[in-house]
Amino acid sequence: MKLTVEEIHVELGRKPILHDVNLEAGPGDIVGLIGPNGSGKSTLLRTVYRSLRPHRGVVRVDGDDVWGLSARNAARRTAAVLQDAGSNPSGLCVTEVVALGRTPHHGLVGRDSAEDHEAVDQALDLCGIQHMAGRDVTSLSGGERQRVLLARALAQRPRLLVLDELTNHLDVRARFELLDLIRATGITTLAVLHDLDLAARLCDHLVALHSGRVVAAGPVLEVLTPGLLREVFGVAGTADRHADGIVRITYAAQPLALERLSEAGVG
Ligand SMILES: Nc1ncnc2c1ncn2[C@@H]1O[C@H](COP(=O)(O)OP(=O)(O)OP(=O)(O)O)[C@@H](O)[C@H]1O
Repeated sequence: MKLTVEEIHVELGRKPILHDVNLEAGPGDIVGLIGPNGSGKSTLLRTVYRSLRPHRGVVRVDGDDVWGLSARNAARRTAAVLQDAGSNPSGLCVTEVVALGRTPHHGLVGRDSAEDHEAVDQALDLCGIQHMAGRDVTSLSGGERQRVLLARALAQRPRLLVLDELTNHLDVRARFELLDLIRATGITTLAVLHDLDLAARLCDHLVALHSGRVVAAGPVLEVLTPGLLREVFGVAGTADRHADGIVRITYAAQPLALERLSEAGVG
């Protein structure tokens, strides 16, 4: 599956939010969307999973303009796990929530097929949540709910996975497990990640947004330069590939933060 975002321009409340944004993700690629708070990451994701129609520009999934597809057809191709997804429908158990991922594949009658059952079982297994299949989702911890929501997305058997801060509620081990799982699925993925170390670990390519514009795009080390860390994120740091192949960022002491604390009379 190939995702192409071409010259996207979005305005919200008459304010330009995204300016001529372009990006590409090839089959099986994991592309990380990074940028400071308010830079437009979630807005861009919304255009990709067809919840927000851009004022200009096109989002193509496998060459097809997503706004030229029916909502159901678009939903068969793209699954999203979103930041505010903590609001789960109450009274549903884990299996029922995961099975909601099959909805775009149902006809008018909506009866579950053998493929539906297999997809739900496989997603529960992959996400390691078979043992909580009968639990009410509202009784789960934040991290457990994240897994359920990823399982719902995988049960959909999408060609494109869109993730907004999936690892928010997860402990360190769960983060690594989930990232490994996403890589193992081989599904083309566009993921917003605030943790730059995690972004460097998970992603093949990064796209950096700043004030609604793409300011850098490409392989991890070409994007995470000291200049970008300073100018876009306002921090001093360097990214290096270590002997184990993993890119890690070393942050220097942050003079600005210390200055502010001292001005505020703290420390
Ligand atoms: N409905 C709206 N009307 C006006 N402005 C909006 C609206 N929704 C979002 N914005 C603004 O658009 C900008 C981009 O928001 P967005 O949520 O896409 O940023 P983000 O990079 O995902 O931020 P964060 O990292 O904080 O989640 C922000 O300045 C936000 O205040």
